[in-house]
Amino acid sequence: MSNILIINGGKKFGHSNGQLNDTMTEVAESFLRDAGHDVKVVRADGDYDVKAEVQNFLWADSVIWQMPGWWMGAPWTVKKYIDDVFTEGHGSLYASDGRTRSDASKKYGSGGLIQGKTYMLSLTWNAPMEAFTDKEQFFHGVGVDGVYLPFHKANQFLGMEALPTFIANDVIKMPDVPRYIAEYRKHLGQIFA
Ligand SMILES: Cc1cc2nc3c(=O)[nH]c(=O)nc-3n(C[C@H](O)[C@H](O)[C@H](O)COP(=O)(O)OP(=O)(O)OC[C@H]3O[C@@H](n4cnc5c(N)ncnc54)[C@H](O)[C@@H]3O)c2cc1C
Repeated sequence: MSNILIINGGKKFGHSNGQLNDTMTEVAESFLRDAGHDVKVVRADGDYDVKAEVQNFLWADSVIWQMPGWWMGAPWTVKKYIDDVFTEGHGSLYASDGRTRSDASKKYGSGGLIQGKTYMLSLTWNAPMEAFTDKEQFFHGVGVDGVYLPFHKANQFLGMEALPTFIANDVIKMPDVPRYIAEYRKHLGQIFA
């Protein structure tokens, strides 16, 4: 059984109410607890303690980023959380950018200190799946993970490895929350059961 940290990036702003991200956070929390894992939840838009969050990363075996797509990526509250917590983690979450004068084989991005841990993206987007996967459409077929490349790289800079991404699509145009919940529980079961 493992320690799982869920970072809830839900926020009420503009045409986002934050309720769907709260719901998906609760779905994961109860599913993972029922499966015997230890779960902690933190709200990115909350009053978190930066040093305690570094400790949460050291505690966690896996981190789940639950967040809406805002302007093609993570909300600023989640980016702020990363800037706050990962920067504070210098010396415990990462040592350096990985390069060293004494060994030219050590490349940029190899200085993470939390190897062996994993992270997972759980996303809510109004865009349909085809917008990511179809070469003729908006993201030219790069896929969801292609759109989130810098976000993935920030996690990998610390040494963590990606788990398969989950995405709920059409969340404003045609929301189908019972389906999102069923698909998310199945996804979690395949990874964490
Ligand atoms: C600044 C900004 C930028 C954005 N940029 C993008 C973008 O680049 N690409 C894109 O695709 N989208 C974009 N969006 C849309 C955004 O991704 C969605 O608004 C967000 O994902 C919805 O998540 P939420 O938690 O806020 O959902 P909510 O707004 O809370 O809910 C979404 C829908 O689900 C229903 N719902 C939620 N929870 C439940 C429940 N428990 N039971 C039943 N029904 C429920 C709500 O009634 C609503 O119909 C943007 C939104 C904002 C505010």
